[in-house]
This record gives sequence, C-alpha cells and structure tokens, in this order.
Amino acid sequence: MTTGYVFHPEYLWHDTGTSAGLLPADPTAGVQPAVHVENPDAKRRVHELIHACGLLGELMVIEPRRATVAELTRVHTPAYVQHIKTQSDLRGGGGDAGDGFSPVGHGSYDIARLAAGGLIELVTAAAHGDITNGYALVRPPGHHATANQGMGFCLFNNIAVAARHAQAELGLARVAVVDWDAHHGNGTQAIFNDDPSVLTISLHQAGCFPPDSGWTHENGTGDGTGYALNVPLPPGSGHAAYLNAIHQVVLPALDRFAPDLILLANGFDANVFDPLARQMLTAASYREMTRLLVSAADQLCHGRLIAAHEGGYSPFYTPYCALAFLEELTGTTTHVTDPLAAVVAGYTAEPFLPHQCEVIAAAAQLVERIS
Ligand SMILES: Cc1nn(C)c(C)c1/N=N/c1ccc(/C=C/C(=O)NO)cc1
Ligand SMILES: [Zn+2]
Repeated sequence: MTTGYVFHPEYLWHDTGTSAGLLPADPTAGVQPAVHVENPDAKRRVHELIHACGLLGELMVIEPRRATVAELTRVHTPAYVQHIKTQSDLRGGGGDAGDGFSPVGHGSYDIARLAAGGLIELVTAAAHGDITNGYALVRPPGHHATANQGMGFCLFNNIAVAARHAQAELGLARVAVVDWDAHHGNGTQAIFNDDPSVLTISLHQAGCFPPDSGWTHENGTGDGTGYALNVPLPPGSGHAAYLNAIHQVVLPALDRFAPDLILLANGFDANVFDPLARQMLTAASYREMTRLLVSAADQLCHGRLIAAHEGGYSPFYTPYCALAFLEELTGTTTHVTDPLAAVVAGYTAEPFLPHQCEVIAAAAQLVERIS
C-alpha cells in the first residue's frame, strides 16, 4: 500500500498579506495590521513535522504541476479564472478573489494553479495504480470557491477541479467528496449541486462560514437531488458527535453511492485549538475518522482516497492532527504522539447537545435518496 504526497515550497509563497486576522487592516479605524490567519505557518509546520518524524520517507512524493486553464474551466468560468490572473498580476499584490476576505497576492494565480494541479497529479497517480491513496498539502485552499466567486481564502476549488479531471480523463465516473473542514464546503456543493455523478457530504460547524450556509435541507437540485448532504453540527461538537455523523451519515451514504474515487476536503480547523471555529476535535479524533474513511475506500474503491488540505489555523496543534491523519492513511506509526493529549483530555469532555442527534438523524434520513 503506497501513499502519495504533494507539497511544494511555492504553496508557502501565496502571500495573504497583513490583515487583522481576517479583515484588511485599517489603522485609522483602529483595525491594527497583523499576519493574516490563512498564512503559511501552520502548513509549513505540518510539512516540517512529517519530514522531521521520518514519515516523509514512507511516502511517494508526487511533483505537482500547474493546472491548465482548460482544466480550471471544467469548474470555473473563464471570466473568473481571468479575474484571478488580473488580481495576481497587480504589482505589490493586494488583490482579492471576490468576497473581500480572499487575498490574491502577486503571483498567487500560478500558485493556485499549482495547488489544483497537485490534486490532479495525485488522482492521476491513484487511477494509474502508482499509489493507493494520497495527501496534497496545498495552499491556497479551495472548498469555498464556486464556479465564479472566490470566497473564504479560496481561489480555485482544488477538489472540484480534481473530480472533473478524474471523470473526464481517468474513467472514474462516480466521485464522492467528504468535507470535514469546520466550515461548510459551499463551493464544492454549488459546483456539483445538480449533478448525481458527484456526491458531496459536508460536516461543519452550523452557520460558521459562509454565514447561513450548509443546512440539512440543502440536498441538491434537479438531477442532483439527494446527492448533497450537510451535517451542520452545533458549536462545541467534538469526538462523539463527529464519529456519530461519520457512522450514521457518511459511511451509509458512501455505501449507497458506491464511488470510484473518494476525495476528502481535509480541513483541520475543527480541532479544539483552532481560532476560526468552536469545535472540539483532537488529534485522536482525526485518527479515528481517517481510519473509518480508509476502511470505506478499501471496501468501495480499491483504497482510492485522495485528500486536499483545506483549513487549519493553529500553528502548534494542526501538525499533530495532520500527523494522526497521515499515520492512518499510510498505516504506519511514528515516534511522535500528540503532546497535548493530556491537556485536551481535560477539557474536551464534550457536552451532550441534544440538537446534535436531531441534525445527524435529519441528514441520515436523506441518505436513502442516494441510488
Ligand atoms: C462573514 C464575514 N463578514 N466579515 C466582515 C468577515 C471577516 C466574515 N468572515 N470571514 C471569514 C470567516 C471564516 C473563514 C474561514 C475559512 C475557512 O477556514 N474555510 O475552511 C473565512 C472568512
Ligand atoms: Zn475551514
């Protein structure tokens, strides 16, 4: 069993500039400059930990390439692709992808193409049998980007571009996208909303971002009715709620859909230390969730599970969540364990939130619409 790995230094050169974390700085209005929350640090530290603990040597490193405009426009409008290029060409950066919170630095167009191209290379390697599964540690993230709008730090929807490539070039007709980033995978859902060949399943903190998005009743449209599932978990949801959602919604949906490929929008921002959400997952949670998804991929599609890094903003804790994920993906263990396990054990005593059961049960009911 071989796990592919995509990383490239250019991913760290996507410049999200200074801001007050999320918002552009505005000193006279009292909005002090600070490093942007979507900065290279957490992702750099993930790569460094993977290398320092020796796991890199267990992975098949796959070189990314830049997605072509033709590959991008399977998902995005030509005008939007051009918009990103225009913003990226601005000398001195300072561009935006469309919602005012998605910085486009000078040269970010080519870096975002390299992120989407990294996913394309990974799914290609899986389809050719060179790897069983894989992980693309890419930046900028993608799951909020719709066909014609950048959003939530996302420029091109890396997962969606890879899904369409898998269908068009690799003979993988049925693609399932599981998104356990803390925020709703609205872009991926919108891109495939009327398409029954791509099942999207998003587990996220209810109403966190985008605002008023990702409710259970968002279940696909037209021919795609039934092929979008949402589990909007209340703030404070942790291990028990997420594992229940995986067992009661994700696994039954994958069984019914019988995908040729499973793509994972792999955000780690549902971890207990993340600044942009209020969920309470720990590294152990990601380990267990990954184990279940690897097992489903083995049963359903020859182990073909390809993950794209999305959110995850805690520089010190994201690496341990990513390492736990990657150990399960590769079926190996390293000498590194979560040094904060004892700390988090103290305060991830997850409150039982009755609403969690209702949300999970409502989504579980919709699974039978998948045929
Ligand atoms: C709404 C709103 N209004 N305003 C003024 C601002 C600053 C708003 N939120 N921006 C956000 C909030 C959260 C994210 C998370 C992205 C992620 O991690 N995705 O996976 C992105 C942008
Ligand atoms: Zn997120």
